[in-house]
Amino acid sequence: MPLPAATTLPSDVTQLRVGLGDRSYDIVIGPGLLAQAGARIAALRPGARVGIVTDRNVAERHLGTVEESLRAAGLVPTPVIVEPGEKSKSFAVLEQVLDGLLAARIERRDLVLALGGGVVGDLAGFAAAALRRGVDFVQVPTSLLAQVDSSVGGKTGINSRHGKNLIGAFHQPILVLADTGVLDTLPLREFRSGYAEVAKYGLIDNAPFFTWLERKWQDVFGGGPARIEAIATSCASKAAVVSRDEKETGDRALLNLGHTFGHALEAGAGFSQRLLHGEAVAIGMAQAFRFSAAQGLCAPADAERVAAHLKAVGLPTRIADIPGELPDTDGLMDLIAQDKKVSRGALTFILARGIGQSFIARDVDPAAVRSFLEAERAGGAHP
Ligand SMILES: NC(=O)c1ccc[n+]([C@@H]2O[C@H](COP(=O)([O-])OP(=O)(O)OC[C@H]3O[C@@H](n4cnc5c(N)ncnc54)[C@H](O)[C@@H]3O)[C@@H](O)[C@H]2O)c1
Ligand SMILES: O=C(O)C(=O)C[C@@H](O)[C@H](O)[C@H](O)COP(=O)(O)O
Ligand SMILES: [Zn+2]
Repeated sequence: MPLPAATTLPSDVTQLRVGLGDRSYDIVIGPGLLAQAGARIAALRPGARVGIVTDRNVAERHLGTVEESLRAAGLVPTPVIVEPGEKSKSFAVLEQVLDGLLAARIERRDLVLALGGGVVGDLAGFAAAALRRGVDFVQVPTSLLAQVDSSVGGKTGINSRHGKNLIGAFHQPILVLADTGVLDTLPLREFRSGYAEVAKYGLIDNAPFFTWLERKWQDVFGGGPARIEAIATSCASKAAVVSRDEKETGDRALLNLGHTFGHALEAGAGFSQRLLHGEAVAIGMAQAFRFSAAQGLCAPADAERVAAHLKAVGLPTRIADIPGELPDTDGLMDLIAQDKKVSRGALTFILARGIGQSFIARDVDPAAVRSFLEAERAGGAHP
């Protein structure tokens, strides 16, 4: 896919643009950006009040720098702090966030700033979409996952007892500031989880990037230029797809590789610390490749190569890697039936003809999915 040209500015900062007409916005990537947040945001909304939605872990480490930077630029910050973790993508916490933003008198010309991982980004973005029928928001992603995926593209929302991300809105940010320095405080398990979404871009349509990751993943984990390159390549891929297909009427669905199985497993594990989103996506991608191989669509060797790389970085690749109980196969099929790609009851999966050759498969036979899941649960007769 053609990628937007990345501009590398003198100070190690890479800038990309998500082209969406008068709702276009910049993604700025590099170290030290938290301290520049005030100046960069004030250039867009001088004097604004800024409701900073963040979680307790991120607040302890990084909120002070952001507040100081906003105040120095003449902005007026008010923090709204939620508990860390997927369970915060709920009606109860959404209500708490909206109350906090209203109490801070965030008005239509003001801003919501999401400071945190994908949970905070999805929650704060949805709150911004609903508050006073829509206020602007800025994404300041602090996890690898949020920097490479969730902060870009405007999907916002919360979970339901019926499944993952089932309530939400498309609401694009006006700016994304990805400070790569803050990843130094991210726990390793969370970094790995985000890495699954990085590998996803290679598996979708960029085989050379996947090969590069196979060689360079240790450098990406270690920090430095390889990490920034991986983040910028991921954002460029996502920006290109979102610019073409903002509301997922076509090929944006490719970004859902691994998510049909993955979301069902996440919901099945109760949106808990037993299974992080990126871990679920890693299992889901390995399954999408194994299912493709079982259907004769892709070479079993490609499915093995995908699983081998994910395992090498320490990610799970099988249902058996998830600790604790899960719903039975019928239960998982019920969760899959709530996937947002389902149309008039027909299942859609992202399958693959090989690494970097993913495609949208509509009307996938539920009986084939069911027997595949049975085999997977029994230990897997597949590669
Ligand atoms: N909207 C989208 O397009 C999109 C894309 C991918 C994923 N998502 C969503 O993103 C969520 C997962 O995001 P996530 O993996 O960032 O999880 P998360 O938001 O729960 O963050 C991971 C953990 O790391 C902590 N943390 C974050 N940044 C930190 C830092 N710099 N230092 C120390 N701790 C830090 C958080 O407090 C949390 O405990 C899921 O809900 C998923 O559905 C959305
Ligand atoms: O941005 C997208 O489009 C994606 O599918 C990115 C996914 O990584 C992300 O997890 C997204 O939230 C899933 O979307 P959903 O529509 O399946 O809930
Ligand atoms: Zn995802």
